[in-house]
Amino acid sequence: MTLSFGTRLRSAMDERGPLCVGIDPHASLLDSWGLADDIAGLERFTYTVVEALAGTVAVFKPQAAFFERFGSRGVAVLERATADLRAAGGLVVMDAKRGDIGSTMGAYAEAFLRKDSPLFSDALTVSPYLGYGSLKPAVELARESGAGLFVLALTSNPEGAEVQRAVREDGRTVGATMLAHLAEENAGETPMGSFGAVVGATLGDLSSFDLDINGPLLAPGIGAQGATPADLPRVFGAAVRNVVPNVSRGVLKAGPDAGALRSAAERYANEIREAVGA
Ligand SMILES: O=C(O)c1cc(=O)[nH]c(=O)n1[C@@H]1O[C@H](COP(=O)(O)O)[C@@H](O)[C@H]1O
Repeated sequence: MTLSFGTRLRSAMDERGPLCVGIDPHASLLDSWGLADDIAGLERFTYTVVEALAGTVAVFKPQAAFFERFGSRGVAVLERATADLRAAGGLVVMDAKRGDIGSTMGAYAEAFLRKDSPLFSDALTVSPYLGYGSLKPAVELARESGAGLFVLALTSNPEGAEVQRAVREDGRTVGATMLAHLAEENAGETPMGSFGAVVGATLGDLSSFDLDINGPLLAPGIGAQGATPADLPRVFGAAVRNVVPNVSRGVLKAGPDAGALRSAAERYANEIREAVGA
């Protein structure tokens, strides 16, 4: 029987710590590594990160756009990296931020959440802004495959507020409504459910939101966007136990040396453990 994503994620967080390293091959990072912004550069960058960190970090979040910009050969690099990371015991959250109407959403879900798909991942980031209900095919397939979703609830960028903090007729904000849908999805699951929220670590005090969704909270924004591990308890309060903090550029800029990449990831992992008491 396949264990649920929530169960596998909790074990991975307990064993390796909650850090998620983002794999975002920006052109500027390739350049700072002394690599060309082409398929050979993408391959070298990606496999260096995979080899350096695959056995030690709990969660990886490749950003699909940085691979897609190279067409099918870039996607092939993403496929291989995803398989290699998973084979080394890491969990892969595919950051593709998919979201569409029902039947098309079903096809997106098949691309990332069907067990025999070349891009099968442990979880997928999705956008609920065509309506939470439009995500239903992805929720169903994730359950069937033992995978998870991370639903954009309160994003790290300042522009997100105009949608996510908009107040609905019932007085709740749109973001709070997404959190409530996720709490419902995860009700009764132990040790936690598989349906997570994306909540930026940059957002300051979130005490007006109920972050207790019995599921993971993916928290981007540490490092390049200005948040620090020390911010996590203040931003997330009691929910900090379920936070999976993501660092992309903050770790990646330490390359191309594999030892330097490992040290950067370890430094963040230690600071995070200290801050959240894990
Ligand atoms: O879903 C995400 O991962 C995400 C949501 C969000 O609110 N903010 C955000 O920065 N992200 C992603 O998290 C990563 C952050 O990268 P760094 O700022 O380099 O650490 C990028 O891949 C973003 O696309």
